[in-house]
Amino acid sequence: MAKIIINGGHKVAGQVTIGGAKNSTVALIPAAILADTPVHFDNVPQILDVKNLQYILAAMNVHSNFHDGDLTIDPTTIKEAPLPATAIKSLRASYYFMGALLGRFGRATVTFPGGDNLGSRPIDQHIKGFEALGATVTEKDDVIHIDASENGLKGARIALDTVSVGATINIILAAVRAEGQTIIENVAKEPEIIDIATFLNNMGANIRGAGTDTIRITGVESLKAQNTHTVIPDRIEAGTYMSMAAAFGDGVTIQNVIPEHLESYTSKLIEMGVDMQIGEDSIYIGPSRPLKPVAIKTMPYPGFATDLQQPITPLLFLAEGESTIIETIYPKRIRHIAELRRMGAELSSLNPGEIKVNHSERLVGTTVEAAEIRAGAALVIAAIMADGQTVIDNASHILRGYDRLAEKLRGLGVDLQIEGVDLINLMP
Ligand SMILES: CC(=O)N[C@H]1[C@@H](OP(=O)(O)OP(=O)(O)OC[C@H]2O[C@@H](n3ccc(=O)[nH]c3=O)[C@H](O)[C@@H]2O)O[C@H](CO)[C@@H](O)[C@@H]1O
Ligand SMILES: C=C(OP(=O)(O)O)C(=O)O
Repeated sequence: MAKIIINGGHKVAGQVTIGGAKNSTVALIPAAILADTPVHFDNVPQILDVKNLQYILAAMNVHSNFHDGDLTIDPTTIKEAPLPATAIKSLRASYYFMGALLGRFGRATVTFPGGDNLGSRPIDQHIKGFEALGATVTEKDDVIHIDASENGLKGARIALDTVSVGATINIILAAVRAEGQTIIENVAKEPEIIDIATFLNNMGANIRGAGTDTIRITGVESLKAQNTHTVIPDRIEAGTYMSMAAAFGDGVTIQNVIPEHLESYTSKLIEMGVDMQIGEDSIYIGPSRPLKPVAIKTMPYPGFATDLQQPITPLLFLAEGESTIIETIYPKRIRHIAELRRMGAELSSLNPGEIKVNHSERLVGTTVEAAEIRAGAALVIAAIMADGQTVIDNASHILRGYDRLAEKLRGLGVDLQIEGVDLINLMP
């Protein structure tokens, strides 16, 4: 089991460069199988999710090569084949193989996706979309079979009942080579969705409206990559380093960011009194005191991201008063609370989705467990701030989505070790 061991108490300082967005990358890789040519990405993060997606591709005879952020995928010899259930279960985004295989072959058989346990994570809106496009969906023994091979996929009008990142992207993947026009209403507007649409449009797809409430797709027969697609920077990774820098930094410049993607986050930091200078593609965070408490409510983009509610928590410990968080997307996303309390922090959740965070400047190192990726990120920041040593167990949840974590933290002056993961395996 992977562990991160941090000897806390050393302030972070210097520069850190943000990697490509995990939530773009994990959709771009399945999307690549829609192409009739090899595809090439750069700024790909070195994370466990990429490794597992490469493993899934290999099962379908899709060769991929990943080196130093450059990823080439050759889907030209793809074959339909059973997908490895362990890898599918290792990440949420394996559900994108449903849409991508449906788009490519008119049918898909995929084990129910795994990923972090944030409470219930239904995929009814994905299925509603596939059915509207003409597919039959059946589920047996945790395996979902989606089939439109007899009559093919036909464009349709689909109104999502819930704003869902995954359903929006999955329906795009299925519809992009379907016959006719698909209109998806009440879609998610996350920057990662625009990134996927840009990648597909550059290969000849016809997707309009990504980033607005309605997406219109006119199906095309073939997709061909003509150039390298650069993955957008990870706004959640950037927000994590911003929280760390504001909570326990002596001047940190965070490079390779798109500040517009972080507006709801930066506005909360400004409200708290964080000293911040926002450049074109970098953000400098200076030592900031005193800090004011804030009220946060997580919302779909462009609202405050659920994926940043845990990473901002250690910063809230330093505010002079009680901050409140209302988690509307995943009310059960509170698995950081018990662990942070073990480190001496004062925070609680008495009602579902409502978290109160109090001033708790002195944290002490102990053994804690990362229950999921962002709970783990909060623990990493708390461990850096804490007196003594913190051992974070179950750290593969964190390494699933944080690019070159050890290298970046050491570059900022953090004393840490990662054990129990084959790091060579993370950088094929
Ligand atoms: C790989 C990836 O991009 N993961 C992100 C994606 O997850 P994911 O795409 O799984 O999250 P969704 O946007 O789909 O979920 C948003 C909300 O809709 C609900 N829902 C979703 C689909 C569905 O069919 N039915 C339904 O009820 C979910 O339970 C949740 O309450 O967006 C989440 C919300 O921003 C982020 O936390 C994840 O980091
Ligand atoms: C919940 C997350 O990821 P996933 O959807 O891949 O589980 C996340 O990135 O915070």
